[in-house]
Amino acid sequence: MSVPPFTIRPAAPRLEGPSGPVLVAPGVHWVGALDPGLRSFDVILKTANGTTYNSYAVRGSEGVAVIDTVKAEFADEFFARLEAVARYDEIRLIVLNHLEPDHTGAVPELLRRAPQAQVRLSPRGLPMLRALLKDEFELYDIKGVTTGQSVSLGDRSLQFYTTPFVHWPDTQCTWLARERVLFTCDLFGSHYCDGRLFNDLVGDFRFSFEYYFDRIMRPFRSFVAQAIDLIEPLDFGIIAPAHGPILRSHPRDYLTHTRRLISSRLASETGSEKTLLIFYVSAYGATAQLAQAIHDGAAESPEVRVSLFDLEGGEIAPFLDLIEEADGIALGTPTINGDAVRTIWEMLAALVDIETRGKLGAAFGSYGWSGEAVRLVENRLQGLKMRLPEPGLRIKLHPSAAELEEGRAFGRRLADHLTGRAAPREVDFAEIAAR
Ligand SMILES: Cc1cc2nc3c(=O)[nH]c(=O)nc-3n(C[C@H](O)[C@H](O)[C@H](O)COP(=O)(O)O)c2cc1C
Repeated sequence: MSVPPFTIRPAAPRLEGPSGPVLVAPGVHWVGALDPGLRSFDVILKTANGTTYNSYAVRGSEGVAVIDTVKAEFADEFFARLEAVARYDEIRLIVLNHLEPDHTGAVPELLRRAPQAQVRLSPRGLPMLRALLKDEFELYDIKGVTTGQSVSLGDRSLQFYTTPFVHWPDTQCTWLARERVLFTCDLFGSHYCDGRLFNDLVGDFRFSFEYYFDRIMRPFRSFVAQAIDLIEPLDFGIIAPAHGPILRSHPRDYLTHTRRLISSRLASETGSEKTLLIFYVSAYGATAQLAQAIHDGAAESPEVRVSLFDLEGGEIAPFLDLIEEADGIALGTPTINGDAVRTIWEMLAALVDIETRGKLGAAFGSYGWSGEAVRLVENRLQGLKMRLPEPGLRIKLHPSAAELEEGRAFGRRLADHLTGRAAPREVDFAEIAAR
């Protein structure tokens, strides 16, 4: 497995930007902006090294294309760089690979300055652009494009590849075949600001590349894998993302590295075996007994590998890889003051960073009188788009022998749902709410 050249020339980042546009390839200029002071992005990421908003201008014999723009506060910087390489009346095409505000902040003003430009974006981006432009949307030539469609600039043309959900529904990549440049927007991006712009000139940005993947792409990793499958056959010499270094040295290694970040370590180890993880917290041992019973019941199935964890004895983050690879999780919590316990909520909150859609989810727990916790956990699991084939198991105080048998039966049914032996029995949320 080759490792991308994150560090070719280690050096402190250079925070001042180039004064003008930067040549990326013949006819292609970077016209973006640097944001070295940014310390938090999208509310969900820390950005120790700031970020860049990469926009590109591509000149053909019959006009100029602008690919993505910048965050609104950086519009002046963007327009100054753009004006150094093109007149507004030369702009024939504006490509919007992704409608997130950090790439579209200058789009309304760019369209006012270049109203003749065709705007091309994925069909799923159209309603987002309408929401951005409001009434002005009707003034322009705006069309959705899908994989294989292209727009000619004379001696150069740009071809589109629809790559949805990396990380919004609208995302796409754009391919400039003549110069072998692939514009990937957020895919292969990093929040790493260095005015030298190219991966072979800046310092070690491995942390930023992997952290960006972890926090932005990981919840969509199956879509990222599909996107990579789609673009992999292209003979690209440069990957030009919308954040962080432009990948001109060994660009394919970043694709390979991303595949490795996506890849399923456990899946390769377990083959066709299904995996069920049971996590619990228990103050007086009642929920713990239930957890053990569920474990024992599920473990009767030879095709299911069951693991049991007391969350009191572990931090959440190291479990996330395991959960991402698992086929199902069951969470146990007592009801304390009308709620699930904080550690379980912390785990439920952390699940937003991984792909949970379609996994089996289940909840269980002991309670004294009101027993709200199981329902609250089920609601959250449903919000994470997990499938809940079994209504949660609630036991009053310490389980009796009969109730422990109920727990084992619950575990057996979870295993059967994983192996496909049990018919799905979707949870009736109206019934749960009425409890
Ligand atoms: C501080 C505290 C608050 C509790 N609040 C509730 C509650 O709001 N509703 C309820 O049904 N049970 C409540 N209980 C009872 C517990 O859910 C019950 O003792 C349960 O069996 C504990 O399970 P565990 O041994 O797995 O911790 C509370 C218990 C404690 C200690």
